[in-house]
Amino acid sequence: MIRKERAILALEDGTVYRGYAFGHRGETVGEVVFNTSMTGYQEIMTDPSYNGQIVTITYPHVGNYGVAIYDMESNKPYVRGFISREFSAEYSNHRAQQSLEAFMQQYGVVSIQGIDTRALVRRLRTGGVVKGVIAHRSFTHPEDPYGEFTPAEEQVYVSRALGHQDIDGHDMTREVTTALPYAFPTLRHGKRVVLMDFGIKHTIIERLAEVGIEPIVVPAHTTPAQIMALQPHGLFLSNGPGDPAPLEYAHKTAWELMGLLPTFGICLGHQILGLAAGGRTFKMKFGHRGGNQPVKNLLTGNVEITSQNHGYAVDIESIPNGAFVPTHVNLNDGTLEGMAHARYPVFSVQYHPEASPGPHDSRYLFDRFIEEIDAFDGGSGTPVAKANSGRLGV
Ligand SMILES: NC(=O)CC[C@H](N)C(=O)O
Repeated sequence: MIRKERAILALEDGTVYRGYAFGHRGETVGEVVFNTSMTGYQEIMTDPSYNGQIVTITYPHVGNYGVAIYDMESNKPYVRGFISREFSAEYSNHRAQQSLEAFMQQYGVVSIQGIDTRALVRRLRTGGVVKGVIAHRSFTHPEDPYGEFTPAEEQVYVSRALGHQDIDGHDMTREVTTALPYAFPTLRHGKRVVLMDFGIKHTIIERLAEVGIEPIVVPAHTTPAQIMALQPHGLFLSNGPGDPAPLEYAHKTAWELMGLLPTFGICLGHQILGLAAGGRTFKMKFGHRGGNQPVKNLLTGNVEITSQNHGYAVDIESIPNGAFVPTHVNLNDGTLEGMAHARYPVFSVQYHPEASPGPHDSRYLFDRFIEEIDAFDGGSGTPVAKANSGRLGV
């Protein structure tokens, strides 16, 4: 019989799931969320938007194609922990350099397997996301990693989950944004666009470069004056972790630049635009995370199957004076998935059109951005402050 090292997942509501240790041996705490993607575990782990969260993958078998350098969405995993019904110890893939467990051990990702992930997800869907702790028995009892935790020990982990700081109301972007600006010398022929990095994914930069954009990535705290000094043709507001409401510095920057540059926001960037315009965001019960979220494009009537990862949403009704109009809605729950400014070439989506991982239905948004940039400066290469009134007929 193979003896497996024990681990538990203890939730703040008192529920304890007993399973087996995987990845880096230790303890971890975070907000427990779930993602329904069937592939893309490496992209999910390295998406900085998951900073502070423990991710449950609903797909029951994870790791069998290993980890490849090409699939990094940032410089390291940002998930605080990973949960699956079963992790594969073996992998087989000509692109892979490493097993999932070796990757987790290299970067300190504490994980658990062998728990009933269907029961866990039902709990999160019913009661909403909760904080939780993954604890490996080998960490506290190296002499006997195969034994069970006692009920009293389990309660200590429940209390630790309960006492952990909520993600809500805190700036989670400062831990993930780039310290210094960077550009891509080889791409110096495109339209220069400043990418505000709140936790940007590499594939977004690639998709922007593909449509003829020269990306210049800047730290989240870059001021409007510093951005304009780079003489950009456009502005991009990235995805990122945590609650968008406390990021007041970012709302201010987006507000000051609104109308000066064609602007595209994805996910956290979309939420920042809503807040900049005076609107409100709210926390969803369990969010949208996965690769098959149906979204209706209100401008074309088309339905897109989208990749998503968010726990907050913009309340479009709260934006004063109809400054933004809805362009996309989620067909599962009717929440806002995209909007465009009524007068300026400023638009955003709550979902992830770069889709890494996910279906490619929404790539047209990158073409739309370069079209807005071309239309705005008329090919002169100089950003002009002008209100594009009458756009969208509003
Ligand atoms: N992917 C993202 O940018 C997520 C945005 C935000 N952190 C949310 O959860 O809603």
